[in-house]
Amino acid sequence: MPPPLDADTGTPDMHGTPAPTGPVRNGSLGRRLVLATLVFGLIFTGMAAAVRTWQAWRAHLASMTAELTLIDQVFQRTLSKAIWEMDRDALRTQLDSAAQVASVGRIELRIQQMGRTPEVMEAHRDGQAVSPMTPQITRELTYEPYPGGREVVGELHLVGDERVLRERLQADVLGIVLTQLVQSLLLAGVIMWLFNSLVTVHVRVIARHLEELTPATLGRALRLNRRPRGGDELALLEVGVNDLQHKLSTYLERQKQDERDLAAHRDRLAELVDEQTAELRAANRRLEELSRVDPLTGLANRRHFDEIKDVEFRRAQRLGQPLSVLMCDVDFFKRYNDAYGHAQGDRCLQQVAEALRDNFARAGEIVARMGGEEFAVLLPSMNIQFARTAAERLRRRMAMLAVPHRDSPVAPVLTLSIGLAEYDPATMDQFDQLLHQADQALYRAKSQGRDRISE
Ligand SMILES: Nc1nc2c(ncn2[C@@H]2O[C@H](COP(=O)(O)OP(=O)(O)OP(=O)(O)O)[C@@H](O)[C@H]2O)c(=O)[nH]1
Repeated sequence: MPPPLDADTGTPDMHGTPAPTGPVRNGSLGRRLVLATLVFGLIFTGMAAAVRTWQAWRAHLASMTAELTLIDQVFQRTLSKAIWEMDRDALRTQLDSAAQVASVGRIELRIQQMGRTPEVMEAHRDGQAVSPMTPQITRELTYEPYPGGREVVGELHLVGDERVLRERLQADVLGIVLTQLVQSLLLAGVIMWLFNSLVTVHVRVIARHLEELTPATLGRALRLNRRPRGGDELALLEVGVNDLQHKLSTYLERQKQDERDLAAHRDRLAELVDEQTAELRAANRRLEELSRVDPLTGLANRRHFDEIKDVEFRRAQRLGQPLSVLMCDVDFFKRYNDAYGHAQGDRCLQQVAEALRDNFARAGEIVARMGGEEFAVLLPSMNIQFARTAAERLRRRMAMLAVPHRDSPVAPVLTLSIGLAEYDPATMDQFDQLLHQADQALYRAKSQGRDRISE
């Protein structure tokens, strides 16, 4: 897969894809979700507690106002009567009694007096301060001494007890905050449990599966241990991962097959190259041989003779060894061709070549066809006497062969003229001088009547 999908190495691919980083294990989604839920739960708790506290405060105010109204209704008549009758003891008793009611903080009675400033009587708890937040009730007190005779006798002012109000509120606030807190914690716990069992556990399985994935394990499908929930995000992710693995596996398999095919082609190509190289070498060898060999006789040709002659000449010079050359030419060969035909002339040349080859078969001796019916023999380490002996042997062999030559003026059989020369260090410093001398000797053999050896 392309390393890429080299998934087992995780190497950055060659197209600038960033290198994969290791898994970060300290950033659990579940933990972060719980923290976020807790923070939001606390904020919500604070807000809900504030709202509920405000509502409780309002309720307590209303409740205290109702209590004051009830006290007012209870004492209104008796107080009016006591004022009318100027019964101060009864007034004091009633005021003190009303001031003992829990919700009453202060009670003030203004007694109306004709032509004088109203007299004020009051009763209150210890340390009770007047607060604008506490509920207050002011009631005009009237008395009917006789039916239809309504007289205003004073004014009753009731003030609620702020301490009682606060105590009631405090008890409520504690309950509110505790219940809200428990609600928030329960909610966070439930969300955490749900998220963990529904999401986090499976995300971890997916992460571990991907972490352990290598090209060798691409066939192992991802299986989440959960009841099938068609089409939710985790199910889509599971299908997506398995689909991706399948594609990568197919791609890798195809890549391997391509590589195998390529290797097979490469091997076949190498074999072909080897075969062709071998053929080429053999052809070159054959060409090389052909370039050195005379095709008709199989002897060395002039080119090969020229390659070797200087080597042998230098060796003879260096080592002070003798070196002889024998030049040999078929007598009246034109007439032979004319008499027996060119094809027979070829066969005749092959017989002469065979005789030469047999006669000069020692190591180092080179027999070459110099052209037409002319041959040369290079005789290393051989002086002219030995060369002469060998030449005589050749002539005897030709005589034994007795190749018929009816048009030869010198004999009824094929004869050879031979020229001999030996390397003379005093007068020669090049092989061609030696060859020229052998050529001269051959010319003399021809001009002296042919079928002979000349030096
Ligand atoms: N059949 C055949 N004839 C060749 C070949 N090469 C040269 N010849 C013939 O050899 C003959 C050589 O003739 P000449 O140079 O006149 O020499 P000659 O007839 O041998 O006379 P002398 O050398 O003076 O004795 C020519 O007729 C060539 O055509 C060959 O490969 N095959």
